Amino acid sequence: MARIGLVAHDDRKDELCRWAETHKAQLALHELWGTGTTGARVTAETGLAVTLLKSGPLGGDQQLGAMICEGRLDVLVFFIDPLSAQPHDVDVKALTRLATLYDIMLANNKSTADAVLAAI
Ligand SMILES: O=C(CO)COP(=O)(O)O
Repeated sequence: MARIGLVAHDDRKDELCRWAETHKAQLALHELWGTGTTGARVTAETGLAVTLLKSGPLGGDQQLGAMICEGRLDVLVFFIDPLSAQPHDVDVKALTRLATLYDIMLANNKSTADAVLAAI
């Protein structure tokens, strides 16, 4: 069982929910964590149980970062919007930086998320 973080920026939430629905049976075998809005949508649209953190811009990204550096997260699926500026860009960068630093699996798009899920 892996501990998986699920996060998506607003324009990519539909895509993440579709991805989660597609892989629902496999995701159900793992422990899921999500930033507030993303996690709530995944649960509402797929029925998967997701432990909710704060919304990303209100500290949820930093909570996931803390989990990573404490060794409490194995995989981060983070669908970043590459076409919009985020008010909390520093938090986004901090989260992806920690995922890289601590060498956890980091998927920023669907094809990588598919590959990660096939690997765990
Ligand atoms: O902003 C986010 C990630 O940077 C996601 O946060 P929400 O899931 O609360 O929208």
